[in-house]
Amino acid sequence: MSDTRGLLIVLSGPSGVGKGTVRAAIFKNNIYNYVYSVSATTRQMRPGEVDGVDYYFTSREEFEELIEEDALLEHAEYVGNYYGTPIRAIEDNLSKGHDVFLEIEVQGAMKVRERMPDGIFIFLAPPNLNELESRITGRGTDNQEIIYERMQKAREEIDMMKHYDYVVVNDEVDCAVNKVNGIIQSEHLKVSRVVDQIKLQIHNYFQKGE
Ligand SMILES: Nc1ncnc2c1ncn2[C@@H]1O[C@H](COP(=O)(O)OP(=O)(O)OP(=O)(O)O)[C@@H](O)[C@H]1O
Ligand SMILES: Nc1nc2c(ncn2[C@@H]2O[C@H](COP(=O)(O)O)[C@@H](O)[C@H]2O)c(=O)[nH]1
Repeated sequence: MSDTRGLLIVLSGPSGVGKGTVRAAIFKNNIYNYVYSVSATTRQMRPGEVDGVDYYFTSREEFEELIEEDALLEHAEYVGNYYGTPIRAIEDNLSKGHDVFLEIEVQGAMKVRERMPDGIFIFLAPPNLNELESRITGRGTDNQEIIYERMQKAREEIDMMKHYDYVVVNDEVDCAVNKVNGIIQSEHLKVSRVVDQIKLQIHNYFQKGE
């Protein structure tokens, strides 16, 4: 077990805002060695996606077993499919001192906030709703009906922004990446976190001498 517990980072926001794009750019270099939390989902795999890397693709029955076994930190039903965050890898990595990065939708983020209030909750916002719609449409993964549902949902999700710690407007990917990294690194420097680490080190030092 490391002296310093890692930080739980939750990047969330409406569908199509660019969470996956920003997360991929952060993990391309991964200069801060974040660990990505791979979610489970019942949705169909998209071309180019890899099981166990992008998601753990499961059947509805398998997903319901995960819920029964309490294996998920949170789960949500989103546009007809289940999505959920496996808890075990999160606990293992945080206790080893790794920062764990979750990219999830808003309902799930609010459940994580209840269970792990020490997490850092970052809302990725679109520059405007027309741009959001053209990003969802331009991605070419959803039909008109799903795009409509995702836009309806976006309205409610943007209203939840007030429950987050930070908001980053994803106008330009590199700029959003720098802001997200800046938030996380600043969180590491918070006096409250440093004080806890120093107290723990002092405690460990004097325990060794006893
Ligand atoms: N800053 C940006 N400027 C222009 N286009 C962007 C930007 N960020 C992302 N995009 C584009 O917007 C589309 C949606 O991005 P992405 O799939 O990353 O969104 P998402 O929030 O992860 O969506 P979902 O929640 O549905 O998985 C993609 O085609 C992506 O290339
Ligand atoms: N509550 C959760 N939401 C999740 C999780 N993993 C991904 N997501 C979010 O679902 C939507 C749709 O994703 P897509 O891949 O079908 O476009 C998106 O907002 C993801 O961020 C999770 O474990 N829990």
